[in-house]
This record gives sequence, C-alpha cells and structure tokens, in this order.
Amino acid sequence: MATDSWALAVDEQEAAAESLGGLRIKEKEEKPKAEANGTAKPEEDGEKQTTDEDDKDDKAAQSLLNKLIRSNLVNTTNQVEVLQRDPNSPLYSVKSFEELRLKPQLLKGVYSMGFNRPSKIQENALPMMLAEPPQNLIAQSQSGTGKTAAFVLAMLSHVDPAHKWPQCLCVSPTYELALQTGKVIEQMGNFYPEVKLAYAIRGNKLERGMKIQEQIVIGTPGTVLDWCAKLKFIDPKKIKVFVLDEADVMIATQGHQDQSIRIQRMLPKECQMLLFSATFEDSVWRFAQRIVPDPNIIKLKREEETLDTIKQYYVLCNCKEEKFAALCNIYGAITIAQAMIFCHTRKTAGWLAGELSREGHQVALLSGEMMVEQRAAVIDRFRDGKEKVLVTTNVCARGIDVEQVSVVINFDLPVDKDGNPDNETYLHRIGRTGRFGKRGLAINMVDSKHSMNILNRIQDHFNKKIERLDTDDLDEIEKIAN
Ligand SMILES: Nc1ncnc2c1ncn2[C@@H]1O[C@H](COP(=O)(O)OP(=O)(O)OP(=O)(O)O)[C@@H](O)[C@H]1O
Repeated sequence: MATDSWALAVDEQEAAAESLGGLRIKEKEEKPKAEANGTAKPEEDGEKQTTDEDDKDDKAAQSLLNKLIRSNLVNTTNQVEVLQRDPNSPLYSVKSFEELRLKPQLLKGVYSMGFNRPSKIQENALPMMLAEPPQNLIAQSQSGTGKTAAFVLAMLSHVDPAHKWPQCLCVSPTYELALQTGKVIEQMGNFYPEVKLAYAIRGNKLERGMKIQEQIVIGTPGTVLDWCAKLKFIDPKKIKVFVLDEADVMIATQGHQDQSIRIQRMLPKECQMLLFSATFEDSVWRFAQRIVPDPNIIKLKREEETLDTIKQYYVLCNCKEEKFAALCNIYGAITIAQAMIFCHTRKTAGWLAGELSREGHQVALLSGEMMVEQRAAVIDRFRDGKEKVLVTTNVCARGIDVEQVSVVINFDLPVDKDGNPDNETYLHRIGRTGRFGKRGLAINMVDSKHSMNILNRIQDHFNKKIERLDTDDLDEIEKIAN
C-alpha cells in the first residue's frame, strides 16, 4: 500500500538521520526563527533575487503577517463544498453556536471573542469535528475564514480536564505560528481554566523523565516528535485529537512533512485527525491523505477577483527618474486618498520612498528586511490612514488586502522568476472582489520595450484594455479621476 511504502521511506530517513547523531532535526527546528520572522538575508547590491528558498520563507512569514494584521473574518459569498466520508449520513450544518451544545464555559469564551455566529466553514466543520464518534476532516479555505477558531473549539471541547495528560496535539509549521494559535486557545479557553496548554517549541526545555500534564500541546513538528518519541514527555497513545495546521506551509518546509507523518503514525487508530490548509495543490492533497485516513472534506473557494471595476492605464517613461516625475504629475493633478505603489526590488522601493518623502508625502515603506511584526505595524498604520502612500516590494505585499486603497501604481510590472508576466500577482494587486466592488484606478509604469511587452501580454491575458496616459497633460490626468 502507498502508505506502507511511505512509512518505510520515513523509517529509512529516520535511521539515516540518527546515524548523523540526530543533529539534523534540531538544526531544522532552530533555523526557521529568523526566516519566519521575515528577517531576510542581506541583499547583494541591494537587489532582491527571488529564489525558491525566499518563496518558502515567505509562505510562513506571509501566513504570520496575515494573522497579525487581521482583525476579523474574511467574508465570502461562495458556498462550502462538502464531501462526506459516509455519503449516506445526514449532513449537519449549524447556524448558531448554541446548536453545538458546547460546554457553557466554551460558549462564553466564543462570545467573549465577539463571535456571534459560526463562519461559513465553521457551519459545516464544527458539527463534524464535534460529532461522536469523532470524524476525520480535511478542510481548505483561505486565510481568515475561521479555521483556527474551529479547530481550537474542537480541541477544547474534546479534552477531559480531570485527566492530567496531553489529549490534543496540534502542530504548526513555525514557532511564531504555534504561538499565534496558542493565543487563540488561551482566549477561547479563558473561562475554562482547568484546561491547560503546553508549547512544544524549541527553547522550551524540560527535565528528562518528566511527563507533560497539560491537556493540549501545540508545537512545531520537530519538537513535538522529540517529545513523543525520544524524550517521551507525551504519551502519543493517549492523544484523542491531532490537528495539523497550515499543511501548505508545512510541506514547503523541508523535513516537516516526514516529521508530521512520524508523529501521526504514533497516534492511536481512533484518534481524530484534522488537517487544515489555505491552498490545495496536488502535493498538499497527497500529504493530507497520508495524515488523515477516511476524511470528510470541506472546501471553500476563494472569492474571485475581477478587473471589471478597475480603470487601467499605462505611462511611457525611459527610466526610474522619469517614472517618479510622472508619479509627481499624477499626484499634482488628482486627489489620491491612499495609494499602494509596487516596486520590483527593495532598492527601488527604498529610493522611491525617500524621493516621495522629500516631496512632502507621508510615506510608509514595507520592505523584506523588516521583521513580520514590523511589517504588521506598518500595514496597521497605513490602514489607519496615518500614511497616505505605501511603497512596497511584491513579496512583502502578497496577499494583503487594504480595502480602502483606491489607486494602485505598478512602478514596476509584476514578473515571475523567469521574467514573464505574473498575471496572478497583477490581478491580486489591483483586482477587487465582488464584495468591495468599489471602482479602482491602476497605473502601470512602462520603461522599456521589454516592460511594454509584459504589459501587452497582461492586457491580452485579461482581455481588458489598458489605456495610455500622457502624464504631461494635466487635463488628461484629471479626467481619469472621474
Ligand atoms: N465565527 C466567527 N465570528 C466572528 N469572527 C470570527 C469567527 N471565527 C473566527 N473569527 C475571527 O476571524 C479571524 C480569522 O479567523 P481564523 O484565524 O480562525 O481564520 P483562519 O482561517 O484560521 O485563518 P489563518 O489560517 O490565517 O489563521 C480572527 O480574527 C478570528 O478571531
């Protein structure tokens, strides 16, 4: 069976790692700290070269950033797709938390967090997760749709506080993400103080021979594995609920996939397995199936973005100084409440932010060398309107929604690693979802034959005309604001 050959491969790798003195796992565990913080390595010549490694770091950092800047649920008009393990059993969904017959302490916790009713994904996921006998679940929906809150509630509901040993185990891809989930557990369990939480993360050193008494353990795969297998702080056979969060980020980090599989194999057959992911490419799906036998599957499609309500223009220039001059002309002609400006490299972003400040603009700069917490603070200030212009590189701003931004300027057009148009990023930068169907304005700066070619290809891809704008003609600029 596929699972067996996989298990065999894991065993071989484990043996190999042990023959290296077991150092490997520790190193992997310790390295992500700087990465997950978004502390990038120094750039040569100040130019950002995107590599696969950057992308991987970026996934965990991006996910953390999203958590830090989010203040409420991401709404969606899409319907949840449910695939049941047993298609004959009735499909339950709930419209209120009361229907779930939660412990009063938990219901109080949920309401104290300001949740009035279950989110779309929670409507279906919660009844499945709280069912008796426990059901396994794979759930996919974009960040901010309520997955964490759902599995935290499930874990808190399943523990028996009278038992002083770990009963729920949750693995997260990084130390920082584990801490974020831990915070949700603490908030939701605020009125249920008998339930305790332990963090299986590097740096949390326990005495040998000790047994964990906390009912919920959250941690990163390497440390959780050590605590279960090598150090035996946790008896995996007593685990009732196993949660694997952010599966897509998990598999992007080397070693985590194997470690997660090894943990899963130590758990009892009847343990409830829950896996969550924001995206579901084939590799995530294959991993999910290995972790979760006989799953129910819940999927919630992302809200589609559209260019329909966006007016798109391009400006022809010869160099970055000319692009900056064009930008000044645009600012001189129309009132721009808030704008986001995207640059290809940190160097350009830094330069442009400096030039704009000199012109008297209140500028925020989002740059790759900033820690994730610093980036979150910059975005928060911008959202609060403390700065009117946000200059950013693409990597930093991926996935960030700043709804009130009415003007987006591509100081450099988005391209992928091979220099081809990055249509997805273009759409995400300037597109709007149906919900925020406000009109928007996008201005693309073109400074070479090559970038003109990119622009044409983007235009063809979306089959939407991008009009030329002459930034020396103030009357013409004024017209685009209407
Ligand atoms: N039922 C609810 N009603 C109101 N707010 C909710 C509800 N469920 C979750 N939230 C809030 O919505 C935000 C997103 O929820 P949550 O973190 O659970 O989403 P997620 O899908 O796990 O996203 P991520 O994986 O990025 O954390 C959080 O601020 C959370 O407190």
